[in-house]
Amino acid sequence: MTAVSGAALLTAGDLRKSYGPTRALAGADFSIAAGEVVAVMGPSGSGKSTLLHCLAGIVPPDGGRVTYRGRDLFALSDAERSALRREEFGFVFQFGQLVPELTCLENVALPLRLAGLPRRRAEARAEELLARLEVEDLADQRPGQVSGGQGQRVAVARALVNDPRVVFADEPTGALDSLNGERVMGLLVAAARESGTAVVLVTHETRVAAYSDREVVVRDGRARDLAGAV
Ligand SMILES: Nc1ncnc2c1ncn2[C@@H]1O[C@H](COP(=O)(O)OP(=O)(O)OP(=O)(O)O)[C@@H](O)[C@H]1O
Repeated sequence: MTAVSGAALLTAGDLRKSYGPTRALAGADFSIAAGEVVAVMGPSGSGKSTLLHCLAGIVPPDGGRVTYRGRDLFALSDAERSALRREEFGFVFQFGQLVPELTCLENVALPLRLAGLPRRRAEARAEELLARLEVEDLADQRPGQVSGGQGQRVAVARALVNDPRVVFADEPTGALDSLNGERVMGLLVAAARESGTAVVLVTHETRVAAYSDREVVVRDGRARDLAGAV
């Protein structure tokens, strides 16, 4: 149903995925353009996270195709797909998943260190991102010493540090109160817009979805564009 527009950065067509007898995706289509923020909504168990994991190249679908910048994501080798995820995608999950032994600065610098950047350059860039997310004074703290909202802002900084083309956020504010949730969303969307990053945002909260350009509703493993393409 979803036509693949020429401007699309990432598209999925007729995605199918089952876990044993459970059908998580039953022919889902999806498309996102560069710089676009799309909220993926829908009831619990409808297939939102599975869709996000397929789009991000983490979970292979049983059928259908994910195309990223003209390339079939699952036709790449595992090594190529991992490299692409590391270099071009960023991830934020419900519970920041920061490394507890590292400081906030080291956590944000980690993707750059893994990509081979020298420590000084990686940490200088990480400092910029911490400042953009308004948590620069937490640089030397460890994740266990900061609040949930602060930790999520550090996680957003880490997701953006490698200047990804797409950020995948799965319920990034799900563990926060609404004030902190809005703060994190506002900062995530502002930072993404500034750098032209596309954001795939899974959420069940309409207040969070209000930050998006477009909403897609997943129901029974199928995705439907709420308002048509922008
Ligand atoms: N690894 C897995 N093993 C078995 N079943 C799974 C697995 N992952 C998802 N499922 C099932 O697939 C269906 C879709 O799950 P998914 O997590 O994609 O939904 P969701 O819309 O993100 O749900 P929620 O909003 O509750 O997080 C559900 O019935 C779920 O139980």
